[in-house]
Amino acid sequence: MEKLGPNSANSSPLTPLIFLERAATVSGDSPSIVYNKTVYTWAQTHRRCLRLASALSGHLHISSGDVVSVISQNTPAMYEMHFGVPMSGAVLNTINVRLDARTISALLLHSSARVLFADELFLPLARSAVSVLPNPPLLLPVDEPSTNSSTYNHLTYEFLLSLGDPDFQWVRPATEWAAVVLNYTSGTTSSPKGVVHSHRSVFLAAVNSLTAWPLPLHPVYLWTLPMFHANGWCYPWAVAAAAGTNICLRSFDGPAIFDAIAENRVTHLCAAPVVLAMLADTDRVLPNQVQILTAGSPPPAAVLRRVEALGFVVTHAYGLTETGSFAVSCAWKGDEWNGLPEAERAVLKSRQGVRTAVMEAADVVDETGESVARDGETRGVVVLRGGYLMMGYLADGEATAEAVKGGWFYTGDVAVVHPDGYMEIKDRAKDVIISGGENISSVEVESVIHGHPAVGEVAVVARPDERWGETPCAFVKVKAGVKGAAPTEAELIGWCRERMPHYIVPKTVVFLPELPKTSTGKIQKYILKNIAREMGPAAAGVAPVSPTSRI
Ligand SMILES: Nc1ncnc2c1ncn2[C@@H]1O[C@H](COP(=O)(O)OP(=O)(O)OP(=O)(O)O)[C@@H](O)[C@H]1O
Repeated sequence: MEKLGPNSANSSPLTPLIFLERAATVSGDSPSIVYNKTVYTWAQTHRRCLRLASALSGHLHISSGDVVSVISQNTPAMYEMHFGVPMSGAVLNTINVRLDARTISALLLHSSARVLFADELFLPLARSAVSVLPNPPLLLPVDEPSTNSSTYNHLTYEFLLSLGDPDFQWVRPATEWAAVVLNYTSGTTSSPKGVVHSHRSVFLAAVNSLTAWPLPLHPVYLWTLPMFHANGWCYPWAVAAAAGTNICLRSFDGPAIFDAIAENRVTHLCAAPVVLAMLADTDRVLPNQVQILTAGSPPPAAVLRRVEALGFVVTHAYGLTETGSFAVSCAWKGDEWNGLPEAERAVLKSRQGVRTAVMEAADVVDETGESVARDGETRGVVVLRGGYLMMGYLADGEATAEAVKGGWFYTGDVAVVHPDGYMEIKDRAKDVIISGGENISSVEVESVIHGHPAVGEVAVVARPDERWGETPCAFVKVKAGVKGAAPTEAELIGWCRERMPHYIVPKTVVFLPELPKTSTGKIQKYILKNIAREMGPAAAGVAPVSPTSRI
């Protein structure tokens, strides 16, 4: 048997691009994308992607390894680029539309992008970003399709497509380790890092996205998660593999999501917890059952409970830009857990869970690298190992070496493992509050405050403290439409004192009309930390009870 192994038939490079042609063959006449009044079929999407790949290589002379960037919301063109750009051999780099021109310039410079596609809404931003670059990428506006090709009087996305060959022989990767996407992290804790994934890792991540939150054949998938964020957790490719329908929206709020569900009979959607909070705040009736996958930040149990009460079925998962798809999920033990009271089910579901079937290993380790005790209390760092982890950070060997060591990828997230083997994230290492020498989990404090009926959003960060070094400071957005007087600082502190050890009770509560967020709805705690720091040290007079006298 030792003579057997890879051969010319069994070792073609893994790539997610092969899903498209199959969808066009199997479901050529079925809708691939619905966007306002525009509907494409899989046969049309296939041809448009081949045209894009052909025009990029034939007309713009893009070759393997070149970076092609795009700044756009969830439009058909954005979806097509997930296939068409790498089918030319290029590396797709999606850029967050909420970044400012200076940051976009820095990313374009860092990635050496050759082309920048900019949706017409973001053209002024893109122009200003490229204007300061010594070797700017070619800037191409992404316009809406037109039936009259004479309207294309300058090089635009649609004009470029009209030049391309729909029978183009797309550029297959020479190796599955060839780069396919470059994604910058959210910049929640520091400057964004350029994460590079290979065809192999995205193929595996897409298979993971298909199986760990099972997508049946022909799902109707609503895009609320931006594709520019970690390629929408690899769902552009996964939905093609399932020959589903992509419902594209540029922007939305709670009622708009309900409208889109009703109009299109949506079956699946991915959403950050902040979107769940939006849904929980509406008083609409769900017309049909919808599966939601939530990840990106810890979903408070109170929000999970409210959303499930509306009829949504929520799966909770955990991942990073570095994993493409999610790596860990709260695999639901139906028979065992379905009969539990609603509140208990929500608490179980707010745990991040166990590795998915495609991720090889996930653990929580202490500073010596040993697994922490499975006691639900001992904290350590989440580490991951598996085929869909990134290749590394672009041009940042130091950060890559810091993150990947000893056979593990170090996530920087702090967690415990419960006796049943399910992990629960307590914080990001950078967000842990150290008060009087004790570590306080900001996530734990947030989940209690979230239970208050008037609280819409909350984030807890460290505020310098004269006596304890740091104490928790809560930033709260009051829920829209709350009846009666808004809660006061004293009321929320009292709420916490009844429900948590006194030393972790926030000493300060600040009410804000909005909490600062990244484009994916993550609260930017570093901004709040700066505000808390500028507030100066909390006075020693009203010190919380010391950790040694917990209640
Ligand atoms: N289900 C979840 N529960 C708790 N935290 C989560 C969950 N899913 C993701 N996260 C958080 O999101 C992080 C990954 O986010 P992402 O890759 O978008 O970049 P970022 O870490 O927010 O940005 P940066 O690394 O630039 O600060 C994880 O490390 C974790 O802290």
